[in-house]
Amino acid sequence: MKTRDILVAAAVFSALEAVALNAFAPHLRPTGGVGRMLERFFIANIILYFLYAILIRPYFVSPLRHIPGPKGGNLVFGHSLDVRRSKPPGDVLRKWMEEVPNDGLIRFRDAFGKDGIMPTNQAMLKAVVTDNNYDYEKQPKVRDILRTILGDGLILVEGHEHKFQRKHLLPSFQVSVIRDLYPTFWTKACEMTQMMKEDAAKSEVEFGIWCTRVTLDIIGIAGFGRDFDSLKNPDDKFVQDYQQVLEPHPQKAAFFLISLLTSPTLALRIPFWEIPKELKRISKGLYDFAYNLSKERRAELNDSKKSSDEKEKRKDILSLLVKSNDFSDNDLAHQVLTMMAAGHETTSNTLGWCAYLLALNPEIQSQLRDEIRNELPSPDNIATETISAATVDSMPLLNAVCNETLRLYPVVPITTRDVVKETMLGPYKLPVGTGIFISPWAVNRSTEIWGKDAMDFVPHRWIDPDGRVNNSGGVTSNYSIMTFLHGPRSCIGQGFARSELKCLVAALVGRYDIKLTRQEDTYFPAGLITTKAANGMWLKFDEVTGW
Ligand code: HEM
Repeated sequence: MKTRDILVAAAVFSALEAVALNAFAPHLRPTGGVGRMLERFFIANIILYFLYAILIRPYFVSPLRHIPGPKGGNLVFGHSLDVRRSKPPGDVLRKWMEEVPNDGLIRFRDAFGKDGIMPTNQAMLKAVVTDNNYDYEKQPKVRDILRTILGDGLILVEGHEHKFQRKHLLPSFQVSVIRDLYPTFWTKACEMTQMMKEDAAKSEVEFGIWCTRVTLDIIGIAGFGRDFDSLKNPDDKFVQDYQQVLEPHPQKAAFFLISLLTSPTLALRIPFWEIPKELKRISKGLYDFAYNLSKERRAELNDSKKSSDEKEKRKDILSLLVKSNDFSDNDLAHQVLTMMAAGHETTSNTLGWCAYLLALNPEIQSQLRDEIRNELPSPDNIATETISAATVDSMPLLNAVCNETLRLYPVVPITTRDVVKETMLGPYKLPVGTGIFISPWAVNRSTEIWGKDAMDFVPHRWIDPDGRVNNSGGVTSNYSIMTFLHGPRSCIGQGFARSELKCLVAALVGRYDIKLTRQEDTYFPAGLITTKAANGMWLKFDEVTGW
């Protein structure tokens, strides 16, 4: 039940109880008038509701109480603290998947007695994310918090608005559009490897910074036709603000938690705290930037002085959206914000994990380097030679390494939904308000699905015995890998991200030998919505000449 509904119900019951008391037992009326009486009933009703929600409903009333789940849990917060404090995020859910015998669903107690359901097999995952997708929505509070940075674009809208936006955005992500972007991905990847040469002399480098810069530049060009040039201008205010807002920090986690427990509007008004102030400032700056960019692009594409050839050349996502005439400048600004946030930090962190996994597996790294050097031109020849999608997509080990990284390190380790319309999931009727936890981290690492080596880096599972690329990883169902989800709310940028990642890994590994510089257990993911290396991605890069 929503907080507002609880308060309204408690108020209505208080009024009815007051009327009943007045009518049937006036001698029991407390002194202090009607106000005092209502106040007492109201507090008593709230307490009774919480006692019911925490002590009775989950154990004796919930229609989902027979679904197997983990033992223990806090009386008030249920298992929610375990889930939210899990290190790495999603790992507690993975352990439950391994340890709790189940038929495709696991139930646990979320905070204040709310049911939390985790689908664990392909049929249940498919039912949630594909078949009955619109019976589930992201929690309004989570959406409100994210809206500050992501805008009101595709990720956060629901229902009809989502269907409309998705339909009109899809053409910008079709295969032919992505294929044309490979040279852009490659150019920026080569620029990064060139710029890193100075760093290669250092004993270790925080590679995450390079990943963020290169992916920000790529989404700038491919997404909006604007080169942020953050590889060359890392001190740019816009670039710095963006990096700052996405950087995990305990105070930001606290802000997120307070927003969830109260409301984001309230949390943003907390006085004497820098975090809400900074968030508001950055969010306004980002919106202004996105709005002006959208307006300028529309003006440019409507400018009769510009030749149709010039307009035709503009193939970035924003220009395609302007040309479609389906969005106002304000709508476009929200889509720009969404694409910018969803479209760079995710790929950036995946690139970091790929470098880490290759550093851990030097033999595979060296085989991959051979494949890259055999198939692709050196980044030093960028002025004269580029690459093609056909070549990159047919390189077995490159594709396998990227697929295996995406399996082991899904940068969205958990995503949650609430049931908004009573719906069937397997044999169970889920009441409105039931929480759903989909965990790409848990599914992608499940030994039941992936076998005994589920937790190991085994790129060869993505290569067929005849040496060709396969995109199944040797398992039978799409729902065995949930990195980009599936269905109507799957990642629209999946093709973009995969292609970008391959180009970046190719240029990087072709040019550098990558080594770990710290204890293996210091590298682990952390973060609230998307994850990145908790202590930074510290690596050593040695230039490998002769390419
Ligand atoms: C490795 C990189 C990426 C990963 C792992 C990833 C993962 C995901 C996941 C799991 C979702 C679903 C989130 C949810 O519903 O809770 C999602 C949605 C989305 N992603 Fe990605 N993403 C990546 C890259 C990108 C890129 C490059 C773009 C854009 C250029 C993008 C744009 C979006 C958008 C717009 C949505 C919302 C789709 C919808 O709700 O219809 N993502 N992504």
